[in-house]
Amino acid sequence: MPVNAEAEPGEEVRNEADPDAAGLPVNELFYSLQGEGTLAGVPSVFVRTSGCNLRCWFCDSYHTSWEPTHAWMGIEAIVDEVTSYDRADHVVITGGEPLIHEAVVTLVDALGNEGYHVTVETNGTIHRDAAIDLASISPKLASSTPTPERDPKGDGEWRERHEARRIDLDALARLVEDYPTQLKFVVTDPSDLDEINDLVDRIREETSARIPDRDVLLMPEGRTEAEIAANRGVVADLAMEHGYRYTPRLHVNLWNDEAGR
Ligand SMILES: C[S@@+](CC[C@H](N)C(=O)[O-])C[C@H]1O[C@@H](n2cnc3c(N)ncnc32)[C@H](O)[C@@H]1O
Ligand SMILES: Nc1nc2[nH]cc(C(=O)O)c2c(=O)[nH]1
Ligand code: SF4
Ligand SMILES: [Mg+2]
Repeated sequence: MPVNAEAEPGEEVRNEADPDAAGLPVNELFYSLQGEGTLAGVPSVFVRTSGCNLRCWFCDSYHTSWEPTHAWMGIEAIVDEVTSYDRADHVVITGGEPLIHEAVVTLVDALGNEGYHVTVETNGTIHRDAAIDLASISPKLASSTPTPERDPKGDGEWRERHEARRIDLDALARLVEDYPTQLKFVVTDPSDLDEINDLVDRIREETSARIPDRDVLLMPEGRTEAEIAANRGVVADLAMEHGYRYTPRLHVNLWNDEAGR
């Protein structure tokens, strides 16, 4: 069903066939183990919305960002499918960037009412009011920018938009203020640490909420087991050096780059 998956931040994505229906463009919905962050290993249902306001060159969910695909699903249908996985009591809403969609608020609140623990995986550029149990924020560093040399699709057309949008200090501070938070940085190179330290300092200055170092996570960049194996040693050393937490990408270790994992 045609929907506008290239929505601007804050712009609502609608089902053109039924514009009043509350629903979302869903790229995939699956049951797995949370692979990243402080809840790694916890059985969880994943709802992956389509469409993103950024274009990281390394995006491991290419069909939600660079070339978005999806089926339109009503909120009730999403909740029904989530509840069909009867062993899970955790849900992870991810994307693409889930918070570009206003209807994500309805979904988060509906899942909360069903008793689920709801994590939202977000790039931290948009704040919304919802019953989020864990804001899993992955602010995007300069090293994520799709320069012409690193653009997976074109010739750097998204470079400027990505660069202008990737950090919104106000949105980051409000998310940290309102929700239990983890800050999960994708590390591509040791030189990323200066920017991480600086950004964490700026967020701390901007909010009264405490951000202990154990809630600052370093995650190795890599879509495949081989890429993770090449990067993780350096990132583990950096975590120890700076006192931050290391997070694996457990799903990549277990299932490499298989879809729906
Ligand atoms: C696909 S994103 C979707 C949520 C949101 N757009 C974001 O970036 O946080 C889910 C998670 O995967 C991470 N990620 C994406 N590509 C990656 C890669 N090549 N290596 C490591 N982490 C990656 C993101 O940083 C984020 O934490
Ligand atoms: N198993 C598994 N864990 C994840 N944690 C965050 C993910 C994401 O894409 O947001 C993800 C994912 O794609 N798979
Ligand atoms: S912000 Fe997230 S979904 Fe968007 S391009 Fe970057 S990693 Fe992919
Ligand atoms: Mg993923």
